[in-house]
This record gives sequence, structure tokens and C-alpha cells, in this order.
Amino acid sequence: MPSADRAPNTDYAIETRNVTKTFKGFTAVDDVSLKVRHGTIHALIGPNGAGKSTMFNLITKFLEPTSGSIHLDGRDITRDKPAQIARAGAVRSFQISSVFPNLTLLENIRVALQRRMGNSYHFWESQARLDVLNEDARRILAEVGLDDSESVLASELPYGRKRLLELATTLAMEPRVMLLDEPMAGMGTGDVARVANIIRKVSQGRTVLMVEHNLNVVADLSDRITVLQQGSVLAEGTYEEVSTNRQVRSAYMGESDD
Ligand SMILES: Nc1ncnc2c1ncn2[C@@H]1O[C@H](COP(=O)(O)OP(=O)(O)OP(=O)(O)O)[C@@H](O)[C@H]1O
Repeated sequence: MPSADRAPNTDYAIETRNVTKTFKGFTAVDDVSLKVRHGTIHALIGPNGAGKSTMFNLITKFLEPTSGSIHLDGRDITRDKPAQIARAGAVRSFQISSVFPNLTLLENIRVALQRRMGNSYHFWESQARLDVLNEDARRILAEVGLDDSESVLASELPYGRKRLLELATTLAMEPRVMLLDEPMAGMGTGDVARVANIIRKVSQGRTVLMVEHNLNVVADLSDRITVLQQGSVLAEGTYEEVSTNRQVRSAYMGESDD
């Protein structure tokens, strides 16, 4: 029997309990207990080297913790593989590109939809079945505002729209939990605003955990923010709370206590 404090806690879509990750004796993540509530947008921020990427890779199962445990909807996923948590509804997007440059946008989404169904492409699929995919694919392209370009090759998209296509392939997996790795990396101001609006829209009814350097985006989108510093949690709260926290200001924003 699990003890009461180890019992599944289904208030949280994602929960890490005392997670530590060391690399050859160097502690990149140190005893982090992170709780991401269902239906919220939660951001992980912190200065360079704070352990954000390591934490994100632990949660998305690209790394295994040295100690501690990781839970998805209260279920222990510490030893799961990335594909297992994706099937359980937690899908990672961005930075690891899931876009095929030589396919059209519609074809890219169709591939993602077939992946969700556990199929690879079969040329003998009935036309009716593929038409169903087209309908779903068009709906998903419309969600991210790419429905005007369904016949365009992915390689021909400008950068910001390519990121939207990545988001669309993630949506095709019908995620309950979206794990976004620096969604605004490398984007100009116009694209940032557009992608932020779309993330807000598609987050409805879902949980989002994102690592993001752009603090305006973090302020704009996040319900809750965890600030990491040197592998540990320095502060947690709303943007208002963490941005006025003296320790955060001195550690993260490079300001003195004065
Ligand atoms: N595979 C690894 N082997 C050794 N050290 C690592 C490894 N991965 C990360 N680290 C170290 O762990 C620390 C945390 O790195 P991490 O990339 O998680 O930080 P971060 O907050 O994402 O930083 P940034 O904002 O610069 O991306 C750093 O000091 C980094 O050098």
C-alpha cells in the first residue's frame, strides 16, 4: 500500500516529487517538486544554466531522474518512454521538429493524425478514411490560422508559420497536456504576438507547461510561474508575485536588492 503522502494526486496534470538530476557529479536539477494544475498555463523560467531544459527533458522523459519521481495525472511515469507519455496525452512540441519539409501542410497534418491512430501511411487505406483525415487536418490547420496554405510545401513557409505548423502537428495528437519548449525562440515581434494568441486559444481545456525566455510572453500567457536558479526552485506564483520577489529580481533580472 502506498503511504498517504505518496498517493496519486489528481489535482495536478504534472507533478515532480523531489526530482534531482546529476551529470557526472554535477547537480543540474536539485530536489525540485513542481506542481502543474489541470487546465493552467504554467511557465518554467530562470537565468541561463538554471536547469530549465534539464527539468523539461525530465518531464518529457528525454532524461531519467537520478532520484525522485514524475507523475502525469497522478500516475507515476518516472520510468516511461516519451512515446508512452505521448500516448497518454502529454505531447512535446517545438525545438524537436515534427515537420516534413517536402510534404504540404495538409499532408503533414495527415501524417500526424495517422501517427496518433498508431498507423504509418498505407497506400491501400480507403479513400473514405483518408477523406476523414482531410476534414480533421483542415480543422486543425484552421485552429492555427494556416488553412489558407494547405497545399503549400512546409519548406516554403516562413519561420513563424513553420512554428505554427509544428504546433498544429502537436494538436493533431489531441494532447491533454502540451509541453512547449521555447515556443517563441527565434521569432520576430509580429510572429510572437500571433503565436502567443494561438497558444492561448488552443490551451482552452488543456494544460500547458512551457519553458520560455520571453518574459512578456510569460507575463501575458501564464497562470503560474516557477523560477529556477542553479537547479532549485527560487520562487513560484503568478507573474505579479514572482516579478516583485526580491530574490527573483536580484537572481533572474540581474538587479541588486536596492
Ligand atoms: N548532458 C549534460 N551533461 C553535463 N552537464 C549538463 C548536461 N545538461 C545540462 N548540463 C548542465 O546543467 C546545468 C543546467 O542546464 P540547463 O540546460 O538545464 O539550463 P537552462 O536553464 O535550460 O539554461 P539555458 O537557459 O541556457 O538553456 C548547466 O550548468 C549545464 O551546463
